[in-house]
Amino acid sequence: MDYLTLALAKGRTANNSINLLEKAGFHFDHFREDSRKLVFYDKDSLIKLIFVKAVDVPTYVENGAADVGIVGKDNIMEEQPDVYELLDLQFGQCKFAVAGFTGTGLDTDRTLTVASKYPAAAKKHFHRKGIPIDTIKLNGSVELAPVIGLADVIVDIVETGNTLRENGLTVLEEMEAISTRLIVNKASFTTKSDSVHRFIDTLKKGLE
Ligand SMILES: Nc1ncnc2c1ncn2[C@@H]1O[C@H](COP(=O)(O)OP(=O)(O)OP(=O)(O)O)[C@@H](O)[C@H]1O
Ligand SMILES: O=P(O)(O)OC[C@H]1O[C@H](OP(=O)(O)OP(=O)(O)O)[C@H](O)[C@@H]1O
Repeated sequence: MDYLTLALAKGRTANNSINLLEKAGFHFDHFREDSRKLVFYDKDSLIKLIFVKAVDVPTYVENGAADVGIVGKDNIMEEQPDVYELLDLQFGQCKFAVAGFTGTGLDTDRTLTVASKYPAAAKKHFHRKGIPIDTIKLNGSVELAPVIGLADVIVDIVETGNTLRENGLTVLEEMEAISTRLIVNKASFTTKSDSVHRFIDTLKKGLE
């Protein structure tokens, strides 16, 4: 039988993902957290694990380079991949929010400038509200944008709120709840149906 390829987001949620996989009973040969290796195998369960940047997981899964993926809802909302989203893995919990200086009006006649790592999600949110915006794509330290005068507001992830507070900013509007999800390539869902379902059922045991 073929291996099922699992694309797993590197970074902040990687430890939780690995813990969940191990709790579910998967064991990857030679896996070490500090390793620079990017591919690991569970030869008993026939899972090939590839570590990729979080933002790239939807691309790997949509194109079938990976059959399944573990990634944050933030990246799914931004990339809008044509995949099935089948499980909420209950970690990496945070929120998408519009943030800025207290009192910044969102319902204004002028076009707001919104800085974000997630410009597509930001556009979609403001479009739904009928508010025109310009977006500026940043790749990190987004909270700097209003402070330095690059943007009126930001759309970003908020967990504890510490980053906002320490930069004198506040949540102006909460958006969606974010957590880590399991996504599945649409073709693999059919052509590798047995392996995909076995993987999902085993993963669910790790969630119990
Ligand atoms: N403060 C946070 N609290 C909880 N979950 C978070 C937080 N920040 C990010 N996440 C979740 O963890 C995922 C990975 O975050 P991480 O910061 O490692 O990735 P990244 O944005 O690709 O990082 P970088 O670009 O700095 O490498 C995010 O996609 C999101 O789902
Ligand atoms: O509400 P908090 O608990 O402070 O968490 C929110 C922060 O976490 C993320 O940043 P990250 O640590 O990924 O750094 P980044 O600036 O490189 O995106 C996010 O972009 C916020 O800046």
